[in-house]
Amino acid sequence: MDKSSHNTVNKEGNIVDFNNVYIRQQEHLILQDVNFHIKPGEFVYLIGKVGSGKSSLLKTMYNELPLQEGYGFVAGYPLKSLKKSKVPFLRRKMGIVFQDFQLLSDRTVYNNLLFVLKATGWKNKKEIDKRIREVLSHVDMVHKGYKMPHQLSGGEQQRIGIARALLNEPDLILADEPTGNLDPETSDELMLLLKKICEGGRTVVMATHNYNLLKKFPGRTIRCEDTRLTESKQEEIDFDLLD
Ligand SMILES: Nc1ncnc2c1ncn2[C@@H]1O[C@H](COP(=O)(O)OP(=O)(O)OP(=O)(O)O)[C@@H](O)[C@H]1O
Repeated sequence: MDKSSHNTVNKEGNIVDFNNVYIRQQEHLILQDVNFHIKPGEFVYLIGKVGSGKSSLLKTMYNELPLQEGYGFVAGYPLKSLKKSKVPFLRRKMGIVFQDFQLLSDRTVYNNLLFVLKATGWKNKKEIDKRIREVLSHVDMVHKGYKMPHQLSGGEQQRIGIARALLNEPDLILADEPTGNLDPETSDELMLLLKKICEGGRTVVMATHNYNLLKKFPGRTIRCEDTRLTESKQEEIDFDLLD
């Protein structure tokens, strides 16, 4: 298990723990009475129709959407009344992967990664260089550091997105539709990479619409529907009715 997991779980042993949480966007209730618990090392899918609240739930987990009601705990931090000054520490415990990659288009892959390390307090040039090489190697992109993002395919850009998420050795990876812009074959490769990262001891929570992936790579599945979360057993999911 990850070396720092002892202080990223709560006393129930959960790395993510939500009890009786209510999530709103503006005045609109998006999810109510949210209860779920994730242990370190789990791979969890978050599914549900467009607008059902998957992104809102992930945003609550990384405190983009501040928790207003209920108990929320993520990677060592209780979310309720989390001070602004503590948010960067919460974010360092997690890596976030986006559907649209969100790489900085005006600099190379290497400099994209350098930017994040510098912003999170890394100073030693040798250590920075070593870490960048390590994460690039982890996603099989070690020779692509000099490329500009637009010179890479979508799948390659998402690999860099994952490398960036891994920079600070997070305990938790949150991925919001990470395969949303990728073709099926590239999506499968990305899934294998995320599974490998999970097998290495990290926890992965992934929102997806891609039910083919779920069939191919079964896993624990939590569904957002009609403002509520339900845990779905793989064999109980009616894939035809989902979208
Ligand atoms: N910034 C915002 N302000 C107001 N309403 C919002 C905001 N962001 C999302 N919503 C609304 O909240 C609801 C849930 O959106 P959310 O993005 O969480 O759903 P989702 O399940 O992730 O959908 P998708 O699959 O399209 O990403 C939607 O009705 C959406 O219109």
